[in-house]
Amino acid sequence: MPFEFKRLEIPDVILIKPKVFRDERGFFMETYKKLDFERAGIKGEFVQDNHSKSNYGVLRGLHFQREPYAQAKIVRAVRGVIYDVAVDLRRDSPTFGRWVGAILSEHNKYQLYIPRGFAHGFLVLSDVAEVVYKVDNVYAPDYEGGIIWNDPEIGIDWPIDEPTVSEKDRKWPTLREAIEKGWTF
Ligand SMILES: Cc1cn([C@H]2C[C@H](O)[C@@H](COP(=O)(O)OP(=O)(O)O[C@H]3O[C@@H](C)C(=O)[C@@H](O)[C@H]3O)O2)c(=O)[nH]c1=O
Repeated sequence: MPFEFKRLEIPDVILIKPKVFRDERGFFMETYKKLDFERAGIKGEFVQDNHSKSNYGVLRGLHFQREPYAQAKIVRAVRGVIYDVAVDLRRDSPTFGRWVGAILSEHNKYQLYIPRGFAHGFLVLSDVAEVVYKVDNVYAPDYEGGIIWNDPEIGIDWPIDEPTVSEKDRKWPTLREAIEKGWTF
């Protein structure tokens, strides 16, 4: 099997470690294989690929799309190093409101699978990072949602205290405020 799949503390979030073939030319690896991923529990049909570049200290998140445009994501860093985080927003989940994080880098080549029903964000720990991710539903700006990155009740242990956050991302509510507004995830 060209991949190792490791379920994290929130077991529906899966860390994917590829088999990397190195030789004098460089390396080769498979990054996605529908059948192997499905056997590991990653069942979506991935219909869109995204690529972003960010500088050191940039934090993007915490984002999700509301139903019927919820998205599962498979995230990797093709350049640089990021701390990638998933927050469980599934109201009926025993881990509702909890988070998990993993370092994804051009060096470890790990990917993180984040199911639908989660908020996602990442923080750049290298000078520059380029992040590539597959999503299993199309972009739907009218269905965008977010939770503030430093929600004290979620308590994500971000490795940088004062990240650079977009104006839009500074305005998201806390999870508690989002629930009070009647948001569904
Ligand atoms: C996400 C997205 C954005 N865009 C456009 C909208 C906007 O003009 C520009 C930048 O969008 P944003 O500021 O939302 O980009 P960004 O902050 O990078 O948003 C992303 O953050 C990470 C953490 C995720 O999990 C993604 O799902 C997505 O929400 O790109 C698309 O055309 N398609 C897309 O799928």
